[in-house]
Amino acid sequence: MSTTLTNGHVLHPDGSVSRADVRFEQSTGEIEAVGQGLAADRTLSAAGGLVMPGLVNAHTHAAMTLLRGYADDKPLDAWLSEDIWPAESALEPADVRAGTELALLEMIRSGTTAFADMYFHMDEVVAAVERAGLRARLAHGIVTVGKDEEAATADLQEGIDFARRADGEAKGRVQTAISPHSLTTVDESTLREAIQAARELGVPVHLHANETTEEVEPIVEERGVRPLAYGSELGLFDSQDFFAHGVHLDETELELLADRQPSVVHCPASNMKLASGMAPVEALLDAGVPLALGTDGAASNNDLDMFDEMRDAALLGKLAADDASAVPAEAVIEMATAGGARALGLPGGQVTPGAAADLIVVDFEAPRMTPVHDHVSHLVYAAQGSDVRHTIVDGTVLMRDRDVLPLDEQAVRETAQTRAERLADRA
Ligand SMILES: N[C@@H](CCSC[C@H]1O[C@@H](n2cnc3c(=O)[nH]cnc32)[C@H](O)[C@@H]1O)C(=O)O
Ligand SMILES: [Zn+2]
Repeated sequence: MSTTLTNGHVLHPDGSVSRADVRFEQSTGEIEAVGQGLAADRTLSAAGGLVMPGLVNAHTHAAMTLLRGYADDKPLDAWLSEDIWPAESALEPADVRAGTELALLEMIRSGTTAFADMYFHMDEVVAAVERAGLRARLAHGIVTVGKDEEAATADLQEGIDFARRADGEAKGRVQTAISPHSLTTVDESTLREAIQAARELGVPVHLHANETTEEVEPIVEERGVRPLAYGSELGLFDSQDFFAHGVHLDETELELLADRQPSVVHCPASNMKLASGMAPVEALLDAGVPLALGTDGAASNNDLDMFDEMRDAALLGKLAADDASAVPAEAVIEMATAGGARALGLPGGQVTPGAAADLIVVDFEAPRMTPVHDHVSHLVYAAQGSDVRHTIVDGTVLMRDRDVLPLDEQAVRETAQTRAERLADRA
């Protein structure tokens, strides 16, 4: 069945906006045509709105929605070791299912069509993605610090087994990655084995790197090299790999990234909330490093709204560069759409015939969005997730006129609330 999004404006791959219809086909999951007066089996109104690529949340821990507001106002190391890791050790598979469904509901509502997740009990995440209809690059997060050898080996093995068994699930909408948590929370030999497994399976490596100075300094002290040089020696940072943060980078690391071309996933809200620092986004753009955008988990953000994230990226980027012209709106939209699809190695990110029909329609009718001088400006500086009217993934409508079709919204919220309360009691 074909559907035409009618009477709206369209954001084109070159960043220009014009009035046009967009026709997509459910059976192929592709955009068929972009133009005037397109006929189709059915129509969906985009009047007063803008058709654009769905947003890509390139780094999150979806089920951490259950820990939203559980522990705030602490730096990364204390937040993880005193609050988050103890709570996570009490997580049950059904908690991950409930937290992930809540996350997917929030994503569909706020226009995110694809995401990368690193967490545990990942089969629950696959099941949630299958049901909700999004696209995802999923991995079991591997940690060895604080574990005996047997537990560390088991965690590595689960990372590898999951990457093998889940790749291609949900009619190909789920693909996998290998996720050593970071260069300091995973020991060297486990890192080597994880990277080798990723190469054998042909999946990317997704990790955290250079997030805080507390994480950079021990590597420099122990090994005499910067973290990214250490990772590179181990075989990391191929062009299909991606890592979150990249807050603390020196000149040699910028060069390494420009040369090797992995994607860096900027997470501005998490970096501000945990006071991790300001990523040199303008310098990364100037160096031609592929960039994407992520919310990180909901416990360090505290929402999964990629419109918020775009605004934060632009504003923090200007502050970091001490230059109001740095990190302009067009660059941020590119990071949140095509850049995210590139980072995750998933289809989508462009409104053009033959591309995946991963589309959203954003309303421009709110007082906050009036008048419209420039659609691109509003997307970054004025819009919110609640301005999204329709969400489409792989040619299937997941939200029509703000009605989320694959999930029972009230049931998802109630289950998440109950599960979160019980988790907090156990932790
Ligand atoms: N199998 C691992 C789980 C790793 S999942 C990924 C982890 O990243 C954690 N996390 C969330 N946000 C951040 C961040 O900003 N930096 C580093 N870790 C984070 C998250 O809480 C989760 O524990 C284990 O046994 O501990
Ligand atoms: Zn993270």
